[in-house]
Amino acid sequence: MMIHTNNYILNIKELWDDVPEEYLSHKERYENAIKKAFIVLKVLRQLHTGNIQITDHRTPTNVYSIQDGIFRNVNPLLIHIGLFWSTIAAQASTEQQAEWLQPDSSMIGTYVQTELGHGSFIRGIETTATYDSTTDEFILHTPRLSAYKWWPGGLGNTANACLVMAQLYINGTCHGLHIFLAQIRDFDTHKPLPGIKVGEIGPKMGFNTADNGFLGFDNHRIPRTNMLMKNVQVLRDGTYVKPKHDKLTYGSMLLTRVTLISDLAYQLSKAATIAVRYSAVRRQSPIKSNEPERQILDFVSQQHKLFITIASSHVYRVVGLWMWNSHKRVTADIHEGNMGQLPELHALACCLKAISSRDASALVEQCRLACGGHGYMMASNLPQIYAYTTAAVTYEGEYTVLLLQTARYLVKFWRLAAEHKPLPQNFAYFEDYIKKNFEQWRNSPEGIIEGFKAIVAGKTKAAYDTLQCNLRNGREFEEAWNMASVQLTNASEAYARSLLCEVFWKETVQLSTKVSKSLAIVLEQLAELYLMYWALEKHGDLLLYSTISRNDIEALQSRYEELLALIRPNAVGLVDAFDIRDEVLCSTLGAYDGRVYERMMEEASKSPLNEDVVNESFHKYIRPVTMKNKL
Ligand SMILES: CC(C)(COP(=O)(O)OP(=O)(O)OC[C@H]1O[C@@H](n2cnc3c(N)ncnc32)[C@H](O)[C@@H]1OP(=O)(O)O)[C@@H](O)C(=O)NCCC(=O)NCCSC(=O)CCCCCCCCCCCCCCC(=O)O
Ligand SMILES: Cc1cc2nc3c(=O)[nH]c(=O)nc-3n(C[C@H](O)[C@H](O)[C@H](O)COP(=O)(O)OP(=O)(O)OC[C@H]3O[C@@H](n4cnc5c(N)ncnc54)[C@H](O)[C@@H]3O)c2cc1C
Repeated sequence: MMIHTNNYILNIKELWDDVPEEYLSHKERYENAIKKAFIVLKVLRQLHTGNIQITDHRTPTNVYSIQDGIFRNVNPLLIHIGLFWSTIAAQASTEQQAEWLQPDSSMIGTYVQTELGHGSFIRGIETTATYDSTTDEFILHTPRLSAYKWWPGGLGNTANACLVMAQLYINGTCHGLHIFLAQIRDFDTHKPLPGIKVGEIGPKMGFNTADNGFLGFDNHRIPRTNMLMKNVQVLRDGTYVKPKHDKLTYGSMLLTRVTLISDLAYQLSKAATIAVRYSAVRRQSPIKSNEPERQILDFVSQQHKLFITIASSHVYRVVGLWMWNSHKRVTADIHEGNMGQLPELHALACCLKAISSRDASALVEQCRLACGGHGYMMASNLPQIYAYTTAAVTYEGEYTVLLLQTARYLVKFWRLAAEHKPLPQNFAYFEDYIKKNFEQWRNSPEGIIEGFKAIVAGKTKAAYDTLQCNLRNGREFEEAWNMASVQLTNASEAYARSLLCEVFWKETVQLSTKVSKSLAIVLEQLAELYLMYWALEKHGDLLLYSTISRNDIEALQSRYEELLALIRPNAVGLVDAFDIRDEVLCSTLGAYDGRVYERMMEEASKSPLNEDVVNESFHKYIRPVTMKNKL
């Protein structure tokens, strides 16, 4: 059958709710979501096997983005689709993949790493996998409460299998963390297997359609061949064959951090669409007292809140793709046995994941606030987008922890620069900074990019100097590092911002040569706005570390305000161009037709509290108090 995926999925009635899911109980929400998740999974499987064929391109992405509308929250199979399969594809041997990656597999899996006691510091994970050469099996065990797995999406009720991160022991020697495939529920009855204690962790700030779970093993046995063996092996006699790089096991986290950047761009485009369209419909106060009330989008302060969201969505889209291509390149190199580019990719992924999630959640919240009181309604969909987005600041590597990973990388290059050793081209500016080869400030995108590089150099130097000072004062390295950690994270953040500015500007300039002149003008305005916005936000740092002057900052401010005025006529067109369907946006404030107040009233009418003219609580609780003395 030939289909257009959007239309096909949008026409499956069971996927769309009559009652908004906020009115359902915790249990009903999950059950409703899981019903829909398996309809979607069936479509994905049919696409995969070619049973249905598609007439539009980017199909998995289309299905992925439509999911936001279907679930309003999150697909309980997100980790099954997004992490379980991809980890097997990346880390299992060819034979294991042939056995496990069957499109009609009975396995519904999840990625089980975090424990009650350890999330960030994964070397501290306590679950053990001990090789028993007499039976050719691993014994998975949870030695104490803090070793219970806690958080994995879909683990509570949905998954019957999982990839478990555990400390590998062979003949009493610990070989560190490895990944194992374990069945946890019977495929037919879905009952937990003997030796498995599994359940759901309870309601959260968001992600409430996903059954995040806990899991404990009581000496649970799995075949030796269930360890993921592409990069590392345990042989039948217990011989351990080391991987070519000891962090290859962390590869799934690296890949997810890269894909998250694009996902966050998409969340930003949803928030921007809602807030900009609403701001074009909403009128509140005249600007001049004798004029009619104006669209709130005409307030320059409102443009300041919203246009940076549109621009940031483009930034993360562009940088997400750039990182995706880098990941592809580095993975191909690793395949050939060359690990040389892995540290750089890891350092970039860490700081970009950290900053993209932090920016996205801050900007989504800014969009919500920009919609005034109505942004606080669940029916605006902005609270759900915020709850979804802010989780990304923590999961897949907590914000500060990831910035500190990138800081290790920066400090290494600063040390080379300080010792006058050769530097790679992309860090040549460290040497310029040391030699005080400062460029004269230019009030242009290129000038701002240079200025941001000076901030990276200046902040890395400050952190490095503090680190060295702590060491000279007799501190051990780890303690000295901890004492410098505020400055180290500042340096990483600056590095991420300089990368975002540079990549976005260069890619936009290139793209501009391939599109119509009028489109090129708008794209460059957005890119320039992004750079000006952050130069003004960070003007204190620029004053400290670059040659910018007060007059330059005033000129930047004027240009920024000019850009807001230039973008204003195209603002609605720019968000329409994100091309997000109403069914996916799920927002009374952001629908294409602008019927904001009508939709708000229609949604309110769905409230169960409006079912009876007089709610029975009146008779039970209110009347006995208010009428007591009047009888
Ligand atoms: C990295 C850690 C913080 C520290 O690890 P260690 O203690 O082992 O490190 P050391 O200190 O010993 O060594 C550091 C050393 O190692 C290098 N390193 C570290 N990691 C890597 C790596 N991955 N690759 C390469 N190198 C690495 C590092 O550079 C150092 O090198 P030097 O010594 O030379 O300096 C670690 O503990 C850690 O990672 N902690 C974080 C834990 C974490 O991230 N947990 C995640 C759990 S899973 C999870 O949270 C899932 C969440 C839900 C995900 C939702 C998915 C959404 C998917 C969206 C998909 C969108 C799809 C869109 C599709 C479409 O659009 O089409
Ligand atoms: C919605 C959601 C879904 C998730 N899904 C999964 C999943 O599918 N599978 C899975 O395995 N896990 C999952 N997780 C768990 C997630 O990966 C962890 O919560 C995350 O890695 C952070 O670890 P933590 O909770 O231990 O935080 P902690 O590390 O305890 O962080 C607490 C604080 O301590 C600070 N801190 C910790 N270490 C350091 C350090 N070295 N230096 C400086 N500061 C530090 C942090 O900055 C933070 O401020 C999920 C979490 C959420 C919220």
